[in-house]
Amino acid sequence: MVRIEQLSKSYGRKQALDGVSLSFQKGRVHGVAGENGAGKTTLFRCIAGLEPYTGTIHSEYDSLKGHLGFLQAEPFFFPRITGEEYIRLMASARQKKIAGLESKNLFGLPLGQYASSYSTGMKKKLALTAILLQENEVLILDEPFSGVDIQSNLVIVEVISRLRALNKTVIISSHIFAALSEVCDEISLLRSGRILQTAGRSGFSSLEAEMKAVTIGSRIDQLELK
Ligand SMILES: Nc1ncnc2c1ncn2[C@@H]1O[C@H](COP(=O)(O)OP(=O)(O)OP(=O)(O)O)[C@@H](O)[C@H]1O
Repeated sequence: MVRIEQLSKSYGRKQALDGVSLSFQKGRVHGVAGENGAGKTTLFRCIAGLEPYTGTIHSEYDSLKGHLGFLQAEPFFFPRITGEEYIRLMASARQKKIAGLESKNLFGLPLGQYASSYSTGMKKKLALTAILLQENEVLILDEPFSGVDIQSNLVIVEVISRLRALNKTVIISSHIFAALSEVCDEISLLRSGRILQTAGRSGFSSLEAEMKAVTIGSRIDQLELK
């Protein structure tokens, strides 16, 4: 379980997060939705310990960082490190040795090649494979479906469902509401650094309708598409 209280974060004068309080439970998948610039990645970076912030983040672990896997929306890899070396490096950070990596190559990646030479989608699949093999208790997946092919997206949906069954805490963002509603137990809507509301499964359709009404409004009609 991870509980954040009154989390705020500014970049200079820009207030990216403003008093965010949320709770993420074990065995549940919690979605975070919000328009570009709403603060999703900032929220994730704060939880992952990559940004200073004000407010508190509680968890049952002495060091949340040591139990948390963060799939960044655009993973970066240093040059001259192969896919296999990256996976083994990430595993060793958790004092783990991986036996039979071939059979654990979930997406069939060319692990002998430099990760920096992978395509965007391959990089994301490599980063995801590495954090799965770390056997983290808390997983933050920032846009796991974007840039990844349809087949791999099916795999990722199944992986998320297995993580839930393994009682992991999963936090996920996506720009596609249908992707979130398929895998999440609850979805929080973030706007301008604030949580507007959190809905459980039964509230997803009204949450989507509200987002549509607020976001689209009469803008499309005014465009007078012909
Ligand atoms: N390093 C930074 N320096 C200055 N401002 C930043 C920085 N990172 C994010 N911001 C600002 O903080 C706000 C929140 O950005 P963030 O990346 O968290 O949004 P997001 O919801 O993840 O957006 P997107 O859906 O486009 O990925 C934005 O106004 C952004 O411009």
